[in-house]
Amino acid sequence: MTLADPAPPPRAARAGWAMRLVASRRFQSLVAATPILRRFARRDGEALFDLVAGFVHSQILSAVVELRLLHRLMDGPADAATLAAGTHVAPDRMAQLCDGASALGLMRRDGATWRIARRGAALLGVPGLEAMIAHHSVLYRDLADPLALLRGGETELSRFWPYVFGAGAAADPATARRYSDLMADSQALVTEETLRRVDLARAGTVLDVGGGTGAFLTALGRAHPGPRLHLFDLPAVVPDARARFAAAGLGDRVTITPGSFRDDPLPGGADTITLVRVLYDHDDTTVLSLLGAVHAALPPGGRLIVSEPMTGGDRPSRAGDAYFAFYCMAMQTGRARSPERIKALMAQAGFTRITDRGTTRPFVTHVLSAERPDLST
Ligand SMILES: C[S@@+](CC[C@H](N)C(=O)[O-])C[C@H]1O[C@@H](n2cnc3c(N)ncnc32)[C@H](O)[C@@H]1O
Repeated sequence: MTLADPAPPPRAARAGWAMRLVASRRFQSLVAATPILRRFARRDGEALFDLVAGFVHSQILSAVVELRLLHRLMDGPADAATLAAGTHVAPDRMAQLCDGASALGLMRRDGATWRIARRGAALLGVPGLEAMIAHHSVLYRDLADPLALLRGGETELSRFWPYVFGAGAAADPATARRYSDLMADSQALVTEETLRRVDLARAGTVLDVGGGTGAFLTALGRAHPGPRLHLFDLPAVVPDARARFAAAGLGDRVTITPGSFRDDPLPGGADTITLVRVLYDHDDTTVLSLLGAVHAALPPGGRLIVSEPMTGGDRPSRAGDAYFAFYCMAMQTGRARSPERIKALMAQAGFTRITDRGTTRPFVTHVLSAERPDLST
């Protein structure tokens, strides 16, 4: 849509009377002039403006991260000239950037200087968040034409993560490493949330399929001394896992099997199999065949744990439906799914006792568990 091509009027006939009222300009003016209603109208107006301006907010965030301003403010307050030094940004523009970041709660203006704010400090404390924000430049370009994205045009993000097209495309170790590092950095919170929701302390052997360079198994091994650990991922990905396990002193508890779940059988011997941030990269056909392979690899009574960000299903959520779903759309190979949808796929693959373990941080992950039925009992 362009300015020369104005939007058609809202389809009032299809909306309920209350929505028709809210969409009316006269009603909005009336509300703005009425003392108590004015507060609600203002809150709605601000929320609407945040939607309108969201893309500017994320670019301010991107500039702040790229220039490492929050790190510099952790050393103490600084003025615009100090922050601008060496950045090729003029001090008055730096002041504007810092004011923008202050409005977003990342910094606080204090006269002619800026200091770190609680939200800015929290951002630095989230492992992998800065790397995630930096790589969003790719998704941002794909979203510049949202209709092209929705219509299925080629995306830059799908070329950024070529491994998802299949094991053959993941042969380049440099690409695999760039991707795996980003995943491993952001794994800490996912692991924390997952281990809070399922008790793996008494597992015999945990096989982590698509386990990347072993960040989840390393955290699991540190948290619980009992389980033996088994990693399965693509041949280009697993080499870095050995060093991670060795550094954590877990070398003698770990087995590593390189392979592709598209082409190779999953190794047997595990009583628990985890799929952490794996399903959303793949279409339903691949997911069903993977869940079938997991079912076949587990003994009767064996457990499947799925942990990944999910959509809200009938109640769409900001993290699931207005972020991860679009991220997956730009990846082009998979899709973010609701817990109900994943549970249905698990049931189709033969699992029972399918349980939603929930989440406290839906923007990090959501956990489900299921069992291969033990037909002898
Ligand atoms: C989104 S990453 C998640 C990595 C890790 N589980 C985590 O949460 O950090 C998906 C993982 O699945 C692996 N993967 C993708 N296709 C695969 C395949 N066909 N066989 C085995 N692993 C695969 C990728 O190499 C990658 O490590």
